[in-house]
This record gives sequence, C-alpha cells and structure tokens, in this order.
Amino acid sequence: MAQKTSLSRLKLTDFRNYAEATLVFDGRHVVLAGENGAGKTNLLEAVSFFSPGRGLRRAVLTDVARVGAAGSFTIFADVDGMEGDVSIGTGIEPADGENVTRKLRINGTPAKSTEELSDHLSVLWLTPAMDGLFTGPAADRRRFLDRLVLSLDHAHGRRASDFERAMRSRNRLLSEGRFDPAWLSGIEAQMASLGIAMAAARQEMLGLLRTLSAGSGETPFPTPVLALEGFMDHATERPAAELEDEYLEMLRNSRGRDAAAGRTLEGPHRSDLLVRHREKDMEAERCSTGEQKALLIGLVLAHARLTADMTGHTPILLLDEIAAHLDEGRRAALFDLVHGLGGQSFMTGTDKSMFSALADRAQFFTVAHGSVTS
Ligand SMILES: Nc1ncnc2c1ncn2[C@@H]1O[C@H](COP(=O)(O)OP(=O)(O)OP(=O)(O)O)[C@@H](O)[C@H]1O
Repeated sequence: MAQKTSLSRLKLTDFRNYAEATLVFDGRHVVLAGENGAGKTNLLEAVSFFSPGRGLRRAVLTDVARVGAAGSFTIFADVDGMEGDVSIGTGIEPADGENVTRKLRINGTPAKSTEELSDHLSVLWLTPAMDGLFTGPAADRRRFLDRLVLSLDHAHGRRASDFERAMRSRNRLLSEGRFDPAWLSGIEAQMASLGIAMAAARQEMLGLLRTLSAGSGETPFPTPVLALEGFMDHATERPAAELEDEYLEMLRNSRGRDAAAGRTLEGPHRSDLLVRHREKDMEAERCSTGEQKALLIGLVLAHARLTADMTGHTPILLLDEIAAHLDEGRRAALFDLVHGLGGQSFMTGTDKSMFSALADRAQFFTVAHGSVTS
C-alpha cells in the first residue's frame, strides 16, 4: 500500500479573492462547498501551486495576486510529504516587472526551481475546464499527456522545453534563409535526441496505463484505451539510436519544406493523444458529454493509481465540481474509488449534500466571499 501524502495546513495571503485565509486539515478528504464565485476553485488552484508549473488554471502569475492589493501573493502549506514533514511557501513579490517568476521556499530555504516540489508531493487535478479535452485542440491533449508523464518522470518538462528552444532556433535560421549546414546539423542533432526521448517517455506512460487498466475491475467509469498518433507512432520497439538517426534524416531532408511552411512539420510537437472508450469501442470525441466526463474521471483515477504504485506515495487529488453531473450511485462509487486510493483529495461543489456519501471520510468547509469556515 502506498504511503499517504497530505496537507495539514494551508495559508493564503492576497491570493485571488482571499486577503488572508488559514485552513487546518486533519488528513481526511476535504470538501469545499459554497455558492458560485465563492472561492472554491481558487483554493484548489492554491494547492495546485505545490506542483511545478502554472497551476490548474495555467494562470499568468500577476493575475493571481488579489485585485486591489500590493501585487504579491503567498501560499504556505505544511505537508506530510514523500520525504517527511515539510513546510513549503510559494508566491510572487510585488513589482517584479514583466518577467515575474514564482518563488519557492522549502523549509525556509529558497529552491532553485519549482521542479523541487516533485520530491515532496504530487498533485493531480480534474477541472470542468478539461471537459472539452477530447474534442478540443491536440495541443491540449499533448499538454495533458505531458503532465501525466511529468508526474513520474521529472526530467520530461526540461526535455520538452529544451526541444522547444532548439526547434525555435532552427525555425529562425530557416526563416532567415541561413542554411548553415554545421549550425543546423548541431541543432537538429539536439532535437533528434530530445524528441525521441520525449516520444519514448510518452509511450512508456501509455504502456503503464494500459497494463494498469487491463487489471482494473468493474467501475462506472469506462476504461480509456490510449494511443499516440502523429510522430513515430509504431516505432516503440526499435532502439532509440535508430529512431534518432531516422528523425535526424527527416529534419535534414525537410529543411526546404519547413522553411516554406515557417515551422517544423515533423516532431513530438505534432503528436496527438487518441482516446477510445473500450467498452463501447468508440473514439472519445464521438461519445456523449456524460461518457466523456466518465472517461476523463477513469483516466485521472488510473493515473492517480499508477502514481501511487510507481512512487510508493499517494498523490493529492483536486476534483473541481466533480459531483455535479453524476447521479447518486455514480457519485457514491466515485467517492469509494477516490477513498480507495488511500490519499487526500480536495473536492468542490455548490451543495454540501452532494458529498453526503463521503460521511466521516471527509472534512467539510463552507466557502463564502473569500473566507472559509469549518
Ligand atoms: N486576482 C483576483 N483578485 C480578486 N478576486 C479574484 C481574482 N481572481 C479571481 N477572483 C475572483 O474569485 C472569485 C471566486 O472564484 P472561484 O473560481 O474560486 O469560484 P468558485 O467558488 O469555484 O465558483 P464556481 O462554483 O462558480 O466555480 C470570482 O468571483 C473571481 O472574480
């Protein structure tokens, strides 16, 4: 059984609609109930800042600081984490100018990068903004998949940003007509090694999820069948060095075409995550809204289970308005599955009664106008 990671205290200052708030948790699941616009999602967003990146809204940091305050915000948490008890603080300072970066302190010591958060906890989320994942642009699905990969392979984010940087340099050289072979070859070699490593990490994640869902029992949440399309799709069995050579060759041969297109036409930045509903044998985008939501829940729960199995620690789950579109039976089944993961989850809803099946497995808070009461 994986060990539980959990938050025991959360303190916000000038964060979204909170001037100041402190919440004390006792290790159970957390239910945040309140009217529309009360500040429930803001609390989940605050917790999501304890993972690398820009949080569950992918926010511009200056938008997060409370309107009318000094321009800074802070979030502190006491965490029972993967390496034991730890105090984590993050936020921005006022007037950092255009290039605001998120500061992070772990036990009072400044951290070099937000990637250090992954040593202490893993935070996964499901929000209504993700409802259109299967019908929306491929870039959203790629980002979703990359977040899944990142939770187990912490180098994936760096790889992806280094690839992006190299690709931008190549695009610039090509668009300026500077076909300097030595320079281009150097950049393309870097793209080939990073690009194939990215594709391999994504394939590995899909393989792990496939193995896991093959063993999962009956639940009301359908099993998603996942595949990648668009770049080196069927090449998983071949050695990485061979694939790198192939991609390098592809890049070399497509310089003219890419220059004309103004972008690189082949690469891991063109992959798409294909999702099928296994039981119905149908593409996710052709499933009903409710079926898509259930598939998404199935996918996030499978990922949470995988994270727990692989790291030995349960992730913290943020489930925004999760109960809203489920009937009573599915709601109860969902709570049992979430509880069965053995971790701490944070759930929001407009009505406390939607969570009654959780009973004493959860701690209930009421949120109203940027303040929280238990
Ligand atoms: N930087 C900010 N400063 C002050 N208020 C903000 C800021 N950013 C967002 N808000 C406000 O925070 C409020 C609460 O937002 P939140 O998304 O948390 O609501 P919610 O309780 O999840 O509501 P719903 O049930 O409608 O999803 C909104 O009214 C929003 O305008």
